[in-house]
Amino acid sequence: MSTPSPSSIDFRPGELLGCISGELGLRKFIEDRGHSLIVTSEKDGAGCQLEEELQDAHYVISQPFYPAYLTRERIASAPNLKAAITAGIGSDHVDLQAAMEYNIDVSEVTFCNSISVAEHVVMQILSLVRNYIPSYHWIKKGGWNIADCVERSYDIEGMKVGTVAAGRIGLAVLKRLQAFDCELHYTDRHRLPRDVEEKYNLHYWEDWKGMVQTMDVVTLNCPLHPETEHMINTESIKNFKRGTYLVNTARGKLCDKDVIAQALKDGTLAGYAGDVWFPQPPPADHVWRSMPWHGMTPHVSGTSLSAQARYAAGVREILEHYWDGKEIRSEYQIVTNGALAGAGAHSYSEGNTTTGCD
Ligand SMILES: NC(=O)C1=CN([C@@H]2O[C@H](COP(=O)(O)OP(=O)(O)OC[C@H]3O[C@@H](n4cnc5c(N)ncnc54)[C@H](O)[C@@H]3O)[C@@H](O)[C@H]2O)C=CC1
Repeated sequence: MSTPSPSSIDFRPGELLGCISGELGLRKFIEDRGHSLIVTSEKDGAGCQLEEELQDAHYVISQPFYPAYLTRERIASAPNLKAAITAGIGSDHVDLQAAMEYNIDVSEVTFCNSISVAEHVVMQILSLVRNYIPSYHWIKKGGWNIADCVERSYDIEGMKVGTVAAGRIGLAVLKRLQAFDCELHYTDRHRLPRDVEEKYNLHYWEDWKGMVQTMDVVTLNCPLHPETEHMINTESIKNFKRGTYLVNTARGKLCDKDVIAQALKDGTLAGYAGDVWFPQPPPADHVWRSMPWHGMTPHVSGTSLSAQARYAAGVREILEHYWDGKEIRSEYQIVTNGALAGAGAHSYSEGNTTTGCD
């Protein structure tokens, strides 16, 4: 898939764009087109600035990293809203069911940060299996505790690694892990072409619960939608081989947070890492901040400076298409004209996951 191709850009790739002051490098472009741009981080709580602005907004642009949750109530309160654009990948912060019913188009910049995330997944798998983070902390504490560092440290060479979903990110993870001589497994609702399976020596599973029974490492790379919400729960965790490492950079709500914390305590999981939580930001007492053997980061894997340049350009490409009356690329479409479309039809299912369980 090709990278975004707006007519031009007003920022220098490498600038910090994905923050309030960076404004995705879009202010000049938007104002030159005769529109106004309001940028805010006041997105949570009744009566916040987002809710006030929704009363006349035509477009909402949100990053998944610090998401503006567009719930059914918020969509209903926005009579002029035409579209919700995700500056990144993953549009589960929008109630897609409500967007379909209110005829709000939803789009995202597919592939803008898939490789950024795949690199983060490989980094986190290595850091868990090699016990990197505790070893780093021994050095910070002034120690040289070799035995403490290595008592949980292994090589990933020869390990069985399985990804739940082998879309753009999942497949990129598998390709990168091939160099480490792991045994590679995947499951997906769309099976990969035979030549891809053969090239990377991939073992396909129809059912993820069967796959995880023999994996040393599992990584989740599917979107959050009704089929996948809380897929890791009290019952399904029982399928995992004892001592599995689990890396989830897809979405926090794929997992029941308390089940993960308990699994780390009782040894069902040897480690858990990722960068996605629910809600975002998570409260200070979120159990994933303090559970043992975790390697969590804030939601950063897909917002490296390299990725920011791509998703900022992609948002501009989408707006240019809307304002020039052209159809946006099908890979960018999640909901169009009241139905799942493009990447949305391929990777999501109908329904809502913006609210509910945490
Ligand atoms: N942490 C971060 O910064 C980022 C996280 N993401 C997350 O990763 C997700 C995947 O991204 P991409 O690989 O680029 O998307 P993609 O659309 O290329 O691939 C998603 C894959 O998931 C599969 N899938 C969907 N539902 C499934 C199910 N129930 N069981 C098995 N497979 C299923 C689809 O068939 C598809 O192959 C995003 O939707 C987003 O939630 C994406 C980018 C950045």
